[in-house]
Amino acid sequence: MGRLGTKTLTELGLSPVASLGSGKLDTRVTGLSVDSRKVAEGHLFAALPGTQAHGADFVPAALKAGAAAILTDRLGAQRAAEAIAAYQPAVVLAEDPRQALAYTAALWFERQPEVVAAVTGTNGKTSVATFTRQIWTLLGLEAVNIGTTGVEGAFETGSGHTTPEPITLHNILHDAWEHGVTHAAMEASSHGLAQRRLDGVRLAAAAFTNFTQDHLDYHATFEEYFAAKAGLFARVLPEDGVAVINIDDPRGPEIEGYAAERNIDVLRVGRSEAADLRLIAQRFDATGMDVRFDFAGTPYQTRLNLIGGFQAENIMLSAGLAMACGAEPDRIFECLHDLKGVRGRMQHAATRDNGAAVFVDYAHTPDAVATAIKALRPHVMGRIIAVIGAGGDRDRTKRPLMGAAAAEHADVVIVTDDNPRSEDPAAIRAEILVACASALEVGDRAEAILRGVDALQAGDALLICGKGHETGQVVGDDVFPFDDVEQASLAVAALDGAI
Ligand SMILES: CC(=O)N[C@H]1[C@@H](OP(=O)(O)OP(=O)(O)OC[C@H]2O[C@@H](n3ccc(=O)[nH]c3=O)[C@H](O)[C@@H]2O)O[C@H](CO)[C@@H](O)[C@@H]1O[C@H](C)C(=O)N[C@@H](C)C(=O)N[C@H](CCC(=O)O)C(=O)O
Ligand SMILES: Nc1ncnc2c1ncn2[C@@H]1O[C@H](COP(=O)(O)OP(=O)(O)OP(=O)(O)O)[C@@H](O)[C@H]1O
Ligand SMILES: N[C@H](CCC[C@H](N)C(=O)O)C(=O)O
Ligand SMILES: [Mg+2]
Repeated sequence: MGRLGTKTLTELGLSPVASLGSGKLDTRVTGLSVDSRKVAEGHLFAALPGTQAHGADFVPAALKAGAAAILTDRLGAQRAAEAIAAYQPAVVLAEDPRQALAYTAALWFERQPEVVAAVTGTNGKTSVATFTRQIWTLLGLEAVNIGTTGVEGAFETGSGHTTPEPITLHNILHDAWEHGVTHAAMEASSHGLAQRRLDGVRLAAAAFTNFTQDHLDYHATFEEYFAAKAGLFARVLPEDGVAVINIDDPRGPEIEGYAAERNIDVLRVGRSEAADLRLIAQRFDATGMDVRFDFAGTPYQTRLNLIGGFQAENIMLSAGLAMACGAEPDRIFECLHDLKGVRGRMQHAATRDNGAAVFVDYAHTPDAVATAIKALRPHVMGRIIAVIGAGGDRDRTKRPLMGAAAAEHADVVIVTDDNPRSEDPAAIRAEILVACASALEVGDRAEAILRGVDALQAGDALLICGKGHETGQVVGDDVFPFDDVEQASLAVAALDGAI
């Protein structure tokens, strides 16, 4: 962070409290940290209230490491009073220190790509962000997508989180800008919105995909989870931005209401008559689909080499976002047939000698499991075999619902492990199996995939759900290399005699 020089608190939009610590307005800081273990000499340490602790408990460690200023809330200042009195740093108090940190990080890093769009919703964020980036790239623009799969496009790096915390996020946006990136599409996770991680980003547009159950381990209620997502439109998107909303989702009109309250322009997308960009028809075959849609009274038809009807919904939202950010509709529509599938989302992984295909998908919520299996159905004449599992240390209530979704929509279900983390894998599988008793239980994921591939007859398809682009299986504190696409290819090769 040193390469950005130093800045005074005033330059960072912060005013220290005169009666606390040094009270010095012109305190210069050399960088920002949210974790005491990363504080360097002269840093501003943001001591944030957390789920496990209050960052204030680490103020003594941060000051010992050389922090020159502390950003916290009233409670934090009280908890750290002794260390503040001893070290006399500048102390900035904020009612919402996470939001203050987001604004400060934006001022610290100064630059971001000229056009940034954000996508929220339970499912489809990575897909919409990636398709939007692909559209921009096909239009000749320097573009990236930022989210679960890292930073991809004209500038590439890891991101760690779906929505990185503000210091990392603004660092990425600055570096992307420095590499000449003018357009960025980012994911706004509910954690990210609840923790104000993207409040400092200047958005040109924001999209809403859909809303169903997930993350009830973090959000106290379903409504709290929705309120976090709605914050993108009720708070983060500026009034001159454009909201691009999937109007088919039952919560779409509510999101539109939040935008309307702030006089934000809305572009409605969906199959409903009310949509501005309207999906009219889809025709499926083994390798993709033809889609027909309408914009401003003109019908368009194009080929999408993608599996799954919902991909067309995601692509319509992406086209809407690109439009909302200023691209010419006709030019956007012309490039749709060149869009490539998103890694680990209905990705074709392998084909058996008998023609049966294997797909890898990131479905890890009840809705996504149902959607993914149903979406595969029109492309497949035979049976659908689904491999599912649920993550440990995550929303437990979704497990039986995922089992029920698989049992209802697939012909054969195999229940296996998906990142058990600190939990007992067999106990997780049991919670899924409650709702799909006739499923086959195979704990070892490689073996589950092998068994699924082995069961494939001509015309069947195997859908491996849950890990998508992931490259590891998290067991306890260990991460074992594991890639569903690779395992599918190995299984096909082993069974069909290629190796
Ligand atoms: C549950 C969650 O979102 N936690 C985030 C939250 O941490 P927390 O409130 O639990 O922190 P805490 O452990 O109580 O500690 C309080 C504060 O003390 C600080 N601390 C802690 C220990 C120490 O030695 N020194 C120190 O300074 C912490 O940095 C924190 O600021 O605030 C931290 C700092 O802003 C985040 O790094 C942290 O993200 C953690 C790493 C995380 O794993 N988050 C995941 C669940 C997440 O954000 N996922 C979403 C969604 C993914 C999806 O859609 O599926 C994502 O956007 O990636
Ligand atoms: N529009 C959609 N409607 C319903 N399900 C979808 C939709 N788009 C994607 N999915 C399902 O959700 C899974 C995850 O898709 P994607 O990664 O794009 O979503 P995400 O919102 O980024 O997820 P995460 O929050 O885990 O990062 C896909 O593999 C697919 O099964
Ligand atoms: N980013 C999400 C998706 C995880 C997908 C699944 N593979 C799991 O481990 O539950 C999470 O951490 O909840
Ligand atoms: Mg994602």
